[in-house]
Amino acid sequence: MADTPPSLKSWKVAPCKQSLAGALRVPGDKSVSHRAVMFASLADGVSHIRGFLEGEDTRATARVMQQLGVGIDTPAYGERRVHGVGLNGLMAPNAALDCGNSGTAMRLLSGVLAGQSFSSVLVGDASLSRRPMNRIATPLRDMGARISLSSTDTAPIEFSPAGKLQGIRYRCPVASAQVKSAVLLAGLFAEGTTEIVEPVPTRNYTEVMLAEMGAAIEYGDGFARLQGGSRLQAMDVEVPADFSSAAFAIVAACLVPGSHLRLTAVGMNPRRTGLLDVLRMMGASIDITPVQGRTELFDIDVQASPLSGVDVPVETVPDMIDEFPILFVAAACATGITRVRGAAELRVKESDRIAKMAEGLRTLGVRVEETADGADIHGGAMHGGRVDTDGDHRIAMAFAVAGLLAEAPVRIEDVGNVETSYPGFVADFSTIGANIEAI
Ligand SMILES: O=C(O)C1=C[C@@H](OP(=O)(O)O)[C@@H](O)[C@H](O)C1
Ligand SMILES: C=C(OP(=O)(O)O)C(=O)O
Repeated sequence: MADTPPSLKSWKVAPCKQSLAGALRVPGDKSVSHRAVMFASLADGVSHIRGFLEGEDTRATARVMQQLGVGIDTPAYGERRVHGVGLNGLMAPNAALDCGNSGTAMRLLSGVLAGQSFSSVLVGDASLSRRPMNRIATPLRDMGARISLSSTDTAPIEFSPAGKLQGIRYRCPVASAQVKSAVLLAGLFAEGTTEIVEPVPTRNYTEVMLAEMGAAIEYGDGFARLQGGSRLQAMDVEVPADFSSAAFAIVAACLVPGSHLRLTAVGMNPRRTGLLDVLRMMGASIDITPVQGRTELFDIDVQASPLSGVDVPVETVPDMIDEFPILFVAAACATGITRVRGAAELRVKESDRIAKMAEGLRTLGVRVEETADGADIHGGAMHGGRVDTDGDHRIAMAFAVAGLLAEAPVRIEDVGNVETSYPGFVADFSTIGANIEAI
């Protein structure tokens, strides 16, 4: 029998009758996995990646690099050996390049393809084909790239050969690590210096990894400057566990009475961990311990405790941009009102995350008032019900946690895309004591 199409997969989540307990190592960091396989492809020499996220998003990036002529082996699950072709070694693809559901893949690859002497086309699924791409096309065109988008400024993105790109100084209007990374990657293929200034600092994996691979790059909070033509050296990468995946179990352990959970070997880039600050403001009990001998990895211990609503500081929003669906669930289970503002970017993710969370929580009996750039979430009891995810992985996982706290079972529709970022989510949750049934 054929597999159930992802759009038809659903979960039934039973209210949690016992506390959650144990230790979890969640899968590899998605942001790091995308970049590791992409940058290693452009490097001189062979790079070995361990802890690679075996998710649909990061596999799409690896597949695209293979279509561009890069040899990538899979010695074991979660490992890749990448035979870098050097800065000027990519080859013209003979078909469209499919980024699936991944905004990171599409926007970062755009930076690479803008600087090539061959034509190419990036395509994506229905969700990705609705997301704004003018945010990368504008600066890349300013550098001299020839790019055409659909009439709604969305994918497919077509790249035509242009002359040599020119470095620019770009003041980015949105706080987006994807836009910053696209411009920097194009800068590798440009003449002169490419400089980017951000409205608010965002995750800096691109800067850190390019520097580690030998690129001539300077960076600090909210700015980066790269010398065109910088060659990259192959590098071995150990991908940490993904904080954004860990976030679901962290919030579940805060909320299910009596729980104590440890999330191990998690990457803690300070531009990713805003959720911890907000949960602590709400009264969460969370301890962080460095992993011995691995300064960049941390174990996170969470103990259940009552939470109170807060005003999420606007300056924290970019540091927790992917964690709002699960924060909305924490807010629904807290006493009082949690206010989110300055988060309009949530409306252009895999789904309109403000609208989908508000809709689903209301279905479960929670009072939510939407604003253009956020919401007021009123804590209170949740009853059971049936919620839709619009195919958004983080909405699906957030409502799985809500289901543990609801008074009756919660059915979650269209959960197949959880495979994009967190393969093994259901199995991980069952090892800590949750009951999520795939139906
Ligand atoms: O650079 C990255 O790896 C990412 C950046 C963020 O997107 P934006 O740059 O659109 O904020 C984030 O939402 C996404 O999950 C991953
Ligand atoms: C927004 C996300 O990813 P992307 O932009 O890569 O699709 C996410 O994983 O929540």
